[in-house]
Amino acid sequence: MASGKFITFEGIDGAGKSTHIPFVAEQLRAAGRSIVTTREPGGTELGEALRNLLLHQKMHLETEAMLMFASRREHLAQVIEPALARGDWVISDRFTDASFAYQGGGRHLSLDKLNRLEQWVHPHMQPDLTLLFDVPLEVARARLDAERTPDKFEREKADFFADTRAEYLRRAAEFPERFRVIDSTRSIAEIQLELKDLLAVL
Ligand SMILES: Nc1ncnc2c1ncn2[C@@H]1O[C@H](COP(=O)(O)OP(=O)(O)O)[C@@H](O)[C@H]1O
Ligand SMILES: Cc1cn([C@H]2C[C@H](O)[C@@H](COP(=O)(O)OP(=O)(O)O)O2)c(=O)[nH]c1=O
Repeated sequence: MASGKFITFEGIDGAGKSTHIPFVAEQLRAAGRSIVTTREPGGTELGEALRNLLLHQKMHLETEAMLMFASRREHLAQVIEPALARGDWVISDRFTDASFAYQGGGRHLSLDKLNRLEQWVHPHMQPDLTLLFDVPLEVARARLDAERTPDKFEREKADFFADTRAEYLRRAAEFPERFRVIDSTRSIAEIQLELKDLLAVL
C-alpha cells in the first residue's frame, strides 16, 4: 500500500514556523510529491470550530487538552490518515507535540494524562519528521508584537512560553530520530538553506 510521509512544524508563537510551510511544500512539490498542508487545532470543519473556541474562550485546562485531542481525532480520520494512505505527504502546522509543550509545559497538565490521551487518539502513529523552530522568547515576542492582535495563548506571560519552549526542547532530546531543531533566530533565507538540505535526504 502507498504510504506518504507526515511532517509536523512546531515552535512557540512567533518562532516563524508558519512562514516556512509554503516553502517546504513547494520544495517537495518540485520533487514530485503530492502535498497536503493543514493545521492544528483545525484542519477539518469541526476542528476549525473547535479552534475558534480554543483560541478565544476561557475553559478548564483539562477541557482544553481534551478538545485539542478531539480536534486531532477528527483531523486524523478525515485528513491525515486518508492522505497518507493515498501516498500523499502531509505537512501539519502543529500536532501532538504542541499539546505536550503548551498544555503540559506551559500550563503544567500532567504528562501522564497527555500520554494517555495520545495513546487513545493515535497509539501507533508519530510524525516521520518534526521541525522545531526554536527562538528565545524575546525574539518571538518582538516578531508577534510587530504583526498581529494576540489570541488567548499569545497573551500568556513570559514564564508560560519559557516552560512551553523547554518542553519542546525536552521532547526533541527524547525523540531525536524524528525531531530536527532549527535555530530560527537566523534570517529566513539562511533557514531555507538548512531546510533544503534536510528535505534532500528525506
Ligand atoms: N527568520 C525570521 N526573521 C525575521 N522575521 C521572521 C522570521 N521568520 C518569521 N518572521 C516573521 O515573524 C512573524 C511570525 O512568524 P510566523 O511564521 O507567523 O510565526 P509562527 O507561525 O511560528 O507563530 C511574521 O511577521 C514573520 O514574517
Ligand atoms: C495544536 C495545539 C495548539 N496549541 C496552541 C498553540 C498556539 O498558541 C495556538 C494556535 O496555534 P497556531 O496555529 O500556531 O497559531 P497562529 O497561527 O496564531 O500562530 O494553539 C495548543 O495549546 N495545544 C495544541 O495541541
